[in-house]
Order: sequence, then C-alpha cells, then structure tokens
Amino acid sequence: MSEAIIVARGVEVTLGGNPVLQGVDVEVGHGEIVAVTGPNGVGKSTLLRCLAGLRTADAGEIAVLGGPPRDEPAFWRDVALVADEPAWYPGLTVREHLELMAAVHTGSRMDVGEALESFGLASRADAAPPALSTGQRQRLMLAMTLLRPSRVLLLDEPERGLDAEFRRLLASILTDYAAQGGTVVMATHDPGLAEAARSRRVALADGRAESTV
Ligand SMILES: Nc1ncnc2c1ncn2[C@@H]1O[C@H](COP(=O)(O)OP(=O)(O)OP(=O)(O)O)[C@@H](O)[C@H]1O
Repeated sequence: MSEAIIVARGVEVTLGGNPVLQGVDVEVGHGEIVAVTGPNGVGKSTLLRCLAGLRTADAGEIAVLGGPPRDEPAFWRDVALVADEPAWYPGLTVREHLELMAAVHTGSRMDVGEALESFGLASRADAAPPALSTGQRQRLMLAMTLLRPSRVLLLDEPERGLDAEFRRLLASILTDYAAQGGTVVMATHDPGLAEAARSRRVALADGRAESTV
C-alpha cells in the first residue's frame, strides 16, 4: 500500500455497556477510497467518529495524517466530515452557504458556480437550505465539503437521500478526489456506490473489521 494516511490498530469502543468495536484494525493509504460496510448498528458511524476525533476509543491507537485525530481547527483544515445534517445558517441561501465555505477556506477546489452546477443545485441557489428536499440538502452538504480543500474525507452514508443518477455522479466525484491524492473513508449501505467508486471494502462484523477486496 502507498503511504498510510489513516491507521487504526486494535480500536475498542463500548457504548452503553455494550462492546461495539472490539479490536478494529484499518489502514487507508494515500489516494485510497475505503468503504466501511456492515449491518445497522455494527459500529460504522462509531468508527468514523473515532477517526474524526469526535469520540475517544477505549483502547487501541488511531493516527490520521501522522497524529491522533483531534476535534480542533488544525485537524479540520485537512479533514472534512459529512455525517449528520449541520445546523444551517439562518438567513443564508444555498449559494451563500457555498460562498461562506469559499471565503473561509483558502484554495477552494472549485468555484461556487461550478459547485452549484456539479451538485445539481443551480435552480435552488436562492433557496434557504431548510426549503430543500432531503436529497438536495445532502447534495449541498457534499458540495460544501467538496468545495473546500482537504486531504481526508470522512463520509457517513453519503448516499442518504440521493437518487441513483447522483449516486453515480458522487462515485466519480470521489474517484476524482482520490486521483488528486485525497483519502476517503465512507460508511455505506450502497454496494453500487462502493463498487462505482472503486473502493476497497472493509466489512465490520462482531466488532472487528475484515478487508473484503
Ligand atoms: N450514545 C450511545 N449510547 C449507547 N449506545 C449507542 C450510542 N450510540 C450508538 N450506540 C449503539 O452502538 C452501536 C453502533 O452504532 P453505530 O451508529 O456506530 O452503528 P452503524 O453501523 O453506523 O449503524 P447504521 O447502519 O444503522 O447507521 C449500535 O448498537 C447503537 O445502538
């Protein structure tokens, strides 16, 4: 494997007295896409939260970009997360949410007009996010995340609410991101997305991870 960007060794997490992760080992290389799969409740989101520094493992070690993940600005400059819906900024439109991302992050990966087009939001650019459909809000979250520069993308079920056509487009957006040297870990229930993104599958079962491709 090329240079390891994410290394998790022996990660253990217990939630509400139940062991969820029981010695998970995962390594993700530079420019690689890993799809974490497994049934509801197996621990995919928990693993992502550990990789994002939003939850501390009870045991084991995690390194992201050479150090432990930390929920602080220096970490989030390199790492982008799409998980639950954010609190939208009241009074700002779809376009203004994208403009905000472009304004606060130097070196945007695309301009706002391009993001509106690529993510199919041009016709809703002047709407407020709460007035969007579920899939359109998911597209906006992805657009805000992909517009800004990052080295690592952590995605929790990015397919949520997306139609089949946009899922295919998302796969190519992710493969482009990886081809430019980005590293992606996504929890997903969509084998088609995992396949189309040419990801390596890591299946979680019984608290452990097994690389399946
Ligand atoms: N705060 C919590 N307290 C107690 N148990 C929790 C907590 N958060 C999650 N769990 C439990 O931990 C387990 C793993 O949850 P997690 O959300 O990581 O699963 P998942 O694989 O992402 O599931 P899904 O496919 O449904 O999104 C589940 O059994 C869940 O009920």
